[in-house]
Amino acid sequence: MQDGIGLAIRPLDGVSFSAYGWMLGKPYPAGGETPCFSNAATDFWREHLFDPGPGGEHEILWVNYRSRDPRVGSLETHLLTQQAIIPLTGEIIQVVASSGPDGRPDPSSIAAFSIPPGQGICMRPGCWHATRVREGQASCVMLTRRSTTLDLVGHLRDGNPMHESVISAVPGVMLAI
Ligand SMILES: NC(=O)N[C@@H](O)C(=O)O
Repeated sequence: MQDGIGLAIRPLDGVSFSAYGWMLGKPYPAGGETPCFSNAATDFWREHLFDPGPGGEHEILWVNYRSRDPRVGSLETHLLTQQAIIPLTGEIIQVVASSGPDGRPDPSSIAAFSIPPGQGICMRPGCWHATRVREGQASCVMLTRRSTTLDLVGHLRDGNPMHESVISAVPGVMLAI
């Protein structure tokens, strides 16, 4: 929701983020059906089954974010794969949106979430997104699709047409940071 001071940055929670994907870093799922284990030394549990899309190869990227620009003039989406982002060294602010009937970002769906280390997100295919930080640089682990990365690098570095991602301008989004 935008108001006079800009797009509010919300704390990440699974319900609020469900329109865009899945929250990662939820509490230990004791007593349910989720595969999990806990003892004095460790806890582990299934947080999400990542899907890189049909024929997709899983790929781990190391990603640094360092844009503090409160203006968000464009959003990016990946058409085939989910995309997970797990901050390691600092908070990121993830701006997300769903598609409208025209297949472009729906302005009424634009939201911003604070994702501190210890939490993460996995975005659905087609989730529009952009990432900011409040200060410095945040290093993150990203889980994505190998062919989508190659397609994106080919576009960003060499100007080649993209087939697995779309970048769309959005009017007048200003983050309240
Ligand atoms: N590598 C890659 O796909 N990056 C973008 O999607 C991004 O959101 O940073």
